[in-house]
Amino acid sequence: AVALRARSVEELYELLETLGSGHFGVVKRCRERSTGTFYAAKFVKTRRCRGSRRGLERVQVEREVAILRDLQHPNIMRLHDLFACRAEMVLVLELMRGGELFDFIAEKEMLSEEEAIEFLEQILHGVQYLHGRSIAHFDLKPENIMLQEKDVPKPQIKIIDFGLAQKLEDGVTFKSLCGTPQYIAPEVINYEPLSSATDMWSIGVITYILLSGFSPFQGETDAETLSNVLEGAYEFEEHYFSDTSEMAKDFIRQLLVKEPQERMTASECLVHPWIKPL
Ligand SMILES: Cc1ccc2c(c1)c1c3c(c(C)cc1n2CCCN)C(=O)NC3=O
Repeated sequence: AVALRARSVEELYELLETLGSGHFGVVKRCRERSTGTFYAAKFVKTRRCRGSRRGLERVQVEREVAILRDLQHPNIMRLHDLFACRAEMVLVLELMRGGELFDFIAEKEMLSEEEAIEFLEQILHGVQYLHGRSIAHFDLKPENIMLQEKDVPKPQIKIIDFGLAQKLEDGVTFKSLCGTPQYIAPEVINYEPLSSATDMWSIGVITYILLSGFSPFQGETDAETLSNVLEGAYEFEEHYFSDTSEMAKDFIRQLLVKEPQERMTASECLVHPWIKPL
């Protein structure tokens, strides 16, 4: 159970090396004193007062925690423990020793279609679960797909970092300009209503990268990337896609569609012939 403990995280966990840091804060490996189990502790500085630039809005972190607490799925990061004190919150999360999918692809250059499908099926099951509960992630990218272990034939993945995730209330049009240029959908840039379809565009971009090692819309600058996304300007470079199956290209084409409603849903992706051959 996740209880809000007034005591410090260090009473219950021995803090070890830093695993990474970013807009969210710092993540350290840690060891639960009572069990010896290793976890990842995510330290998020929360602003002392509104308007200050340092740290994140506390309400934003509380939203992430509220969403994470509710979720229970093998491909979604589970929250093990939570500590909140005045200027920071500490989320104790499952340790994913295999690191980011981003680094895994970087090491391997690109994946075979079978390997890519192995990852995508898990990502799609996790996203299908989220969307089934009217939650959109809004920041899907290889940096937010973590591997349990990496030197195994079929690495298990979990989706992390629900800092931008939203509960999609019916009728409430959520608009927000954030996310990472390479992966964001046209409707985000046009400040139009966002939906679960926004995540599906990101999955199209992730699939393109898994198969080629290249990012379909990336330009020299963020501005160029954003204009490439708006134009939907991408192609299957012969040099990298010459031996990619037509099914794989069709899968990507049905996700990188400008009109959100025309994109495949996670459920439709899971029965697409490339993913689920007859
Ligand atoms: C081995 C390793 C290396 C870096 C890690 C993690 C694990 C990690 C983890 C988590 C988060 C939110 C960030 C993490 N980072 C920071 C980078 C995430 N994009 C997490 O929830 N579990 C992790 O293992």
